[in-house]
Amino acid sequence: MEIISENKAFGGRHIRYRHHSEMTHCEMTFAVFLPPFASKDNPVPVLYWLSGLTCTDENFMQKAGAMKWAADLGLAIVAPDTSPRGDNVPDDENGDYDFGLGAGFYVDASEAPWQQHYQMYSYVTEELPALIETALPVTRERAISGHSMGGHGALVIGLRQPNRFVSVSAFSPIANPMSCPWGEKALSAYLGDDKSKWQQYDASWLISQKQHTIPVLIEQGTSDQFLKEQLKPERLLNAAQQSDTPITLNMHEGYDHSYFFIATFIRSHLEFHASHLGIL
Ligand SMILES: N[C@@H](CCC(=O)N[C@@H](CS)C(=O)NCC(=O)O)C(=O)O
Repeated sequence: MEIISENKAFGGRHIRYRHHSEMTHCEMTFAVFLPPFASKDNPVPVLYWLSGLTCTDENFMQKAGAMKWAADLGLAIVAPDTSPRGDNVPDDENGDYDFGLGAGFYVDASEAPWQQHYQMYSYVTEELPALIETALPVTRERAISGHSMGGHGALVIGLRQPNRFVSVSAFSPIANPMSCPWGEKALSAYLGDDKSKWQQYDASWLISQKQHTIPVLIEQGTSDQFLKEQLKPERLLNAAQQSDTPITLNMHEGYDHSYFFIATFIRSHLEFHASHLGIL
């Protein structure tokens, strides 16, 4: 692991790292915020943050205003990149922003030419936590959150791995990727045409099955430009009703899809996770 940059922030440290990933077969970048007093003798729990389309590890750390609250709570934050990167990594043939680079959708691709590098599910759930828990002063207590494509990733991971993550939250998630344009484009290319393989990457389907319960908190703005065509949070509510699974979906009048919305409500999500991680 190589340090790209390190900055003191809110009494803690914001550090960007670069490392070679065995799973994505390329160099990956991620960012960490370590709160004040985090040390080998005082390890802290971790919130994983998964960002949305076009993002890198930098958007959340710079725009969400999360570090102040994480410093107060004694919570580390890890923000991975949104896809593999590099000259050898294939991208959308038209250079569209909603697929390929910056748009890994947190799946393990099975189809050529994507499968060699686009293994973001395994990278985020296995390789990255193992690396972080070996190298940094953190515990194995983990929570996960994300935005849009990353909200989809966080929900899918939390619902599938409740023994590895204690709580899950999302801002403006792609709630039912099996039936929206962004999701259909990505899942068909990364996973092929067999829609039974898509189900494991669809939060609404996973909730409808009620395989597990994990605390779930979701925020959504009513003026989000992607709400009706892409995000469809009502599908999560329908699935939760159908399977009698408790989830909380808060709708907020007038907020859009941007980080201004995330910054407005991020504190309540950090506190939600801190309470389930046992530090609040
Ligand atoms: N074409 C737009 C749509 C993509 C978009 O809205 N991305 C969201 C996530 S789905 C985002 O977080 N963008 C980066 C940012 O606001 O910092 C763009 O490139 O910004």
